[in-house]
Amino acid sequence: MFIEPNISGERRGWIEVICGSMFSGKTEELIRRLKRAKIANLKVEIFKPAIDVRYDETDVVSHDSNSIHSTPIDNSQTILLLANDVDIVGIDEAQFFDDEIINVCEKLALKGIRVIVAGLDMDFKGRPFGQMPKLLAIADFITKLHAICVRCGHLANISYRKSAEEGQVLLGEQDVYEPRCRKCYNEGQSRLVGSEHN
Ligand SMILES: Nc1ncnc2c1ncn2[C@@H]1O[C@H](COP(=O)(O)OP(=O)(O)O)[C@@H](O)[C@H]1O
Ligand SMILES: Cc1cn([C@H]2C[C@H](O)[C@@H](COP(=O)(O)O)O2)c(=O)[nH]c1=O
Ligand SMILES: [Zn+2]
Repeated sequence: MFIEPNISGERRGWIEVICGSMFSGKTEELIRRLKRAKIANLKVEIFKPAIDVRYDETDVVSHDSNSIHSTPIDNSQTILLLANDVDIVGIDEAQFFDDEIINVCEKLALKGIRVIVAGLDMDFKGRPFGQMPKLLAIADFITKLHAICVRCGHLANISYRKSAEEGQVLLGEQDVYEPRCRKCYNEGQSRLVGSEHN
């Protein structure tokens, strides 16, 4: 699928987006693609939002402890300054980036760079998260991954928040979130609504 097209010597870039719920394997898939590119001697730069220091200050780390070195940044435009002379740019936790991430990805792709973005498509309420809907719209290739529902074992498409915290951004792991299928998610939500009326 991701073969470098090289028609008449002209390098073309493109945008790949990997999305899904928490624990669906987005970071593992991002790391897998980037490590393969490194094996092919391609120059790779990886960025993550500076707020995401869950496992490591700098590295991108999956829930299964796979990791790759990255640069934490506060502002998506920084990517344009730091991604000089690279073949591939990887971006993790894209849902946390500012609105400019769209233009940044477009500019990189226009420069001939392969851009691989991973992020949550939905927040804990099932709302589209940050700039992810727009990234999915401009993507050339989309991969939607699923975790396993911790309640019933079916495919999970959403991250259920176990705490009563209402803010959209709340960093956490299994302590705060569990991946659930649509049915188990809805049962959990109904229980919450029910308890509000009691
Ligand atoms: N319920 C679950 N379903 C699938 N994988 C899970 C689950 N709970 C823990 N994991 C672990 O999470 C890993 C995926 O981690 P990661 O790539 O960091 O996911 P994401 O970036 O989508 O949150 C899996 O390989 C597995 O080891
Ligand atoms: C659903 C949801 C998640 N978050 C946070 C929780 C984690 O710190 C990250 C997602 O990490 P992952 O690599 O996809 O496992 O996002 C949040 O802030 N708000 C939410 O609604
Ligand atoms: Zn379920």
